Amino acid sequence: MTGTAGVTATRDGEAPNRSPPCSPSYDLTGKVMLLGDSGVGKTCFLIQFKDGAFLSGAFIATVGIDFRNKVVTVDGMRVKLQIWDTAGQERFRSVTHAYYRDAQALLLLYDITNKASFDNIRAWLTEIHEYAQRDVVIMLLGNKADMSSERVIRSEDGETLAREYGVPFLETSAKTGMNVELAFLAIAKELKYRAGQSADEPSFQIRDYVESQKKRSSCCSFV
Ligand SMILES: Nc1nc2c(ncn2[C@@H]2O[C@H](COP(=O)(O)OP(=O)(O)OP(=O)(O)O)[C@@H](O)[C@H]2O)c(=O)[nH]1
Repeated sequence: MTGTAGVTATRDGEAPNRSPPCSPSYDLTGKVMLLGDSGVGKTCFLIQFKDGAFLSGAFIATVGIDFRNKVVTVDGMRVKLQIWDTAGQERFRSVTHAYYRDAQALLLLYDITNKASFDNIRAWLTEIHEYAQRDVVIMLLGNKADMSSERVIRSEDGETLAREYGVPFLETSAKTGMNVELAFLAIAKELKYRAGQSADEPSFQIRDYVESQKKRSSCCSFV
């Protein structure tokens, strides 16, 4: 995706080529976790962001937990995102709970074609409040937005739930890439803002940022 104001992402996840050989390859690091029921598309979402590809074919459920790094540049600052892909299956929950505590951001996914995955979002949020840091950044994502003919959860339902919990909301597609980069860039911007690296910067509100970028994308069709 292109067209997100003021932010770009490097594709390799490692040091951008322009860095001198001995300089650190990033200015800030943040741990992000992908959460949600099994099959909502967490692994595909991560692969789409990291490699710009869609994993089609047979669904292979994640076992336990895995992570990938990617460096994104937001307003001139390189933010290394360490992104943890968790298994959605119930039997791995105790494994993933151990990873919540030092996560700075959580992307909570449901599948717009699967009502149970949406209904379970409240249970996920209860779990998050139990195990994660109090000030963790949470974003709600309605994935598989490309499957419009099989949609059972309206966009407004996602918006309403997100508003109730005070979190930003996006519909996404790990298949087409729609809003995948935007979700991570919004998180990176928030982490940069929280790190206070530029105190004279105007205050940053992640929900306002996401809303403004959604408007940009719908007006200019860049996704
Ligand atoms: N059409 C479409 N299919 C998707 C999308 N995201 C994932 N899928 C498909 O949904 C299935 C599950 O995707 P995964 O990414 O493996 O799901 P997961 O959430 O990681 O599942 P667990 O590892 O069990 O937690 C796969 O068959 C994917 O090809 C999407 O945005 N659009």
